[in-house]
Order: sequence, then structure tokens, then C-alpha cells
Amino acid sequence: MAASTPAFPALEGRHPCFSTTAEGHSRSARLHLPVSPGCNIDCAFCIRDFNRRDQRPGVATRLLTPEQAVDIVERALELCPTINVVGIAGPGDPLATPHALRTFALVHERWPELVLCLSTNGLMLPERIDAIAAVGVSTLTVTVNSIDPQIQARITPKIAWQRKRVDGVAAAERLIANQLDGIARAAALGLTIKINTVLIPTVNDHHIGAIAARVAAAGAHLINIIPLIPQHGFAHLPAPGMIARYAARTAAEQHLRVFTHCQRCRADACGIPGVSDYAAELYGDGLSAEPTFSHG
Ligand SMILES: C[S@@+](CC[C@H](N)C(=O)[O-])C[C@H]1O[C@@H](n2cnc3c(N)ncnc32)[C@H](O)[C@@H]1O
Ligand code: SF4
Repeated sequence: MAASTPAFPALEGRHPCFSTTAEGHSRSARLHLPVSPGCNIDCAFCIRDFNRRDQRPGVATRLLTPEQAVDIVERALELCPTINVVGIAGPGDPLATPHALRTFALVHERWPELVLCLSTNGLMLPERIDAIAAVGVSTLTVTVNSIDPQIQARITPKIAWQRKRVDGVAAAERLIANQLDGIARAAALGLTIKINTVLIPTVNDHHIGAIAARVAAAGAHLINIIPLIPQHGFAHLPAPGMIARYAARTAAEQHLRVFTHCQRCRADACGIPGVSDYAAELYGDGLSAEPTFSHG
């Protein structure tokens, strides 16, 4: 699992989140399309918002319709012709509303050479995985923050499942079961799968090795341990320090390749993560392509 060897040669230098060398990551450009406003679960650390200020996940300048998203892809490819990847990662959950799959279908029809990438909490993954593969998505990220329902119930206290609200441990059991089932089905269909795990001090920081082992057994290929941005229900917790991040990574890499270049991108990011950001030009305020976010 040496970090200097590309884990996914076909994606190295093309897809930032699946480029496992620093060199590959530093030349991969991507575009995120903010077409998915709503969510079907309620993570204690998540604040979804529309603004130009916050450099973090769950935030976009504005919401796009699938048709507007096609126009944005066209403009983004003019601004940054090296974009290889079009991803949908919010601001909410791409499987909570139908807009993401419709957007992927439109983009795939027009630019079949682009890699399509989806990020989800996994609740709807078993039900939607065939449709996801059918619209051309080949790389998938599933956020799995625990495989223990008692821990997960603290992170995501409630979900919307089959038109009903489900709370606590019952909600956690459903979410974890669907995530693991969805990952296995996606692996069987040949998708390349990354797991996002938010590292939350005192909540799941002792549990990262167990998560990595279980998702690896389900078929995941890579894990990205994201340091918590303390906010919302977890605003009182500290951001994990260097030692906690190192310990989590060491525990995970016993089981799974660890991705280490995450920039915790916005839902409307455009360019090379940490190097260039064309979102301001794309969304019309004419600012230049300066790096705008810091390392996570
Ligand atoms: C905003 S979500 C959108 C995609 C999808 N709903 C999901 O959860 O995977 C994108 C990623 O940002 C992460 N995220 C959201 N809020 C965060 C926070 N406060 N600290 C660290 N990561 C966060 C999520 O866990 C997820 O991996
Ligand atoms: S699933 Fe994603 S968008 Fe929904 S609350 Fe959790 S982090 Fe936020």
C-alpha cells in the first residue's frame, strides 16, 4: 500500500480523489455540480448553505437545475480544458432528490469521455445503484462514519426512510446496513469506491480501524479520513490534531489504502483542488483563479 505507487493507474492524474500520489493529485482537475439541495439524513456536523464565503463541503454559490448544470460544464471546459471529472457532492445528498442522476445522464450523453463521480451517504444506494451505473457513473464515494449503531446514532440521530422519520439506533442500523449493501453492489458492478469517514474526536476516533476493515470486506477500494470541521451539533468538539489524524490513518491502513490529499471541497468547486479554483468565474463574479482553500 505504498503511497508513492498509484493505486488506480487509469485515474491517476485524471481524478483528484482517486490519485494516490501528490504529483497525480496536483494535476487533476474536477468540476462539482451543485444540483442536489436536500438530504435524507441529519448529520450532527453538517450545515448546508448557499454562499461564496465558506470553503467547506455542503456549500455552493447557488443551486443549478440539470439543464443549467450542462451549461456550466460547457463553460467550465472552456475555462479549464483539463477537467476530466464531473462530480456531484451536494450541497445535500445526490440520492435524496432525482436531480443528480438526471444531470449525469445529460452530461454523459454530451461528453461520454468525462469520468462521472457521485458522493452519497449511502442510504439510497442499494435502491439506486443500477440507475447510477446506467448513467455512466464509474467512481463512487460513500460516507461511512461508523459501523456501530450506538456510535452512528450520535453522529446521525435521525433519517428519513420510506417516507417516515426513524430515530436513534434503529436509524443507525438501517443506514449502516444500506451503506454496506450498497458498497457491495457497487463493487459487483465494477465501480471504484472511496469511503469518506469524518474523524470526530471522542465519538468515532477509536473506531476507524473497525470501519476500514468492514468497508474493505464489503468491497471498498480507498478510505479518506476527513478531519471534523467543528460546527452545528459538534461545534463544541475540537478539530482532530495531528496525532489523532496520524493514529486514525495508521489504524485504517492496516485494512485499506488511505487517501491523504483531501481538500474538503465545496459542492461547486472547479479546477485542481488546492491549486486553482474557477468557481468565481464560472458563477459570474469575474474573480481570478487563485487557490482559495487550505489543506484539510
Ligand atoms: C456535504 S457531504 C455531501 C455528499 C453526501 N451527502 C455525503 O454525506 O457523503 C460531502 C462530504 O462532506 C463531509 N462533511 C460535511 N460536513 C463536514 C464537517 N463539518 N466536517 C468534516 N466533513 C464534513 C461529509 O461527511 C461528506 O463526506
Ligand atoms: S449526508 Fe451529507 S449532506 Fe446529508 S447531512 Fe450528512 S454530510 Fe450533510
